[in-house]
Amino acid sequence: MSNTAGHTGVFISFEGIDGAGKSTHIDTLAARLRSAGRDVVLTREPGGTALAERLRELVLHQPMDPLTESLLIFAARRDHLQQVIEPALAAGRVVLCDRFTDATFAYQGAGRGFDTAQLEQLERWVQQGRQPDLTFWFDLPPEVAAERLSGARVPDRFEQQPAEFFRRVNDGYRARAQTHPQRFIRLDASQQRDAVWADLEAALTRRGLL
Ligand SMILES: Nc1ncnc2c1ncn2[C@@H]1O[C@H](COP(=O)(O)OP(=O)(O)OP(=O)(O)O)[C@@H](O)[C@H]1O
Ligand SMILES: Cc1cn([C@H]2C[C@H](O)[C@@H](COP(=O)(O)O)O2)c(=O)[nH]c1=O
Repeated sequence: MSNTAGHTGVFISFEGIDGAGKSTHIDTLAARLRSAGRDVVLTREPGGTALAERLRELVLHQPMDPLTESLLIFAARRDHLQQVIEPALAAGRVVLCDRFTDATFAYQGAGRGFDTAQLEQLERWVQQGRQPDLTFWFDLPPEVAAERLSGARVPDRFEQQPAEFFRRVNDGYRARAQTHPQRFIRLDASQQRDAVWADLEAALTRRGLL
C-alpha cells in the first residue's frame, strides 16, 4: 500500500552476531532515508513495544530452556508486528528493524540447537507470511566481534556465550541467506566502517531505495 506521497512500505532488517556493526549503520541510514523524504520507523527485536521490551529483559537476563526462549521471542514478535510493523508498512513507512526472525533461526536454531522445523511452524503461525523485503547480514568472524565488544558493557545471556556459539550462529545466518537469496545482502563487516557503509548504500541504490 502507498501513502499520500506515493511511497510504499518497505521492511528492512539488520542481522549478524553481537558486535557485527548493525547499530553503527542503522541511525545513519535512517537519517539518509529521512533526508530523501521517507518516513522512517526505527525499531528492534526482541522489543519494539512496551510488552515486547519486557519480554526482551527476560530473554536477555533470565535463565530458561530453548523452547521457552523461542516462545517468548515469537510472542514479542507477534506484538511488535501487530502494534508497530504492520501499521507502519500499511502507512507507506520504511521500517528499519535491528534483528528479526533470521536471528531466531541463527541463535535459537543454529546456536542453541533448537529444532528448525518447529521454528518454521512458529514463523508461519506468527508472521502469516510477513518477511523483510531486504535483510542486511553483517558477516564478521566471532573473534573480531568479540574484540570490538571487549569491555564495552556487561554481557547478557547471549554475549556471555563462547566463540563456538557465535560460529554456529554465523553459520545459521549463512544457511538463512542461502534459503532466502532474493532478500539477503551479505556485507563484509570486517572492512572499515566507511567501506561497509558504501556497500550498504550501493545495495540500496541498486534497488531504488536511495
Ligand atoms: N567496521 C568497523 N570497524 C571497527 N569497529 C567497528 C566497525 N563497525 C562497528 N564498530 C564498533 O564495534 C562495536 C560494535 O558495533 P555495533 O554496536 O554497531 O554492533 P552491533 O551489531 O549493533 O552489536 P549488538 O548486536 O551487540 O548490539 C562498536 O564499538 C562500534 O563502534
Ligand atoms: C531477535 C533475536 C535476538 N536474539 C538475541 C541476539 C542478541 O544477543 C540479543 C539482542 O540484543 P542486541 O541488542 O540486538 O545485540 O538477543 C535471539 O537470540 N533471538 C532472536 O530472535
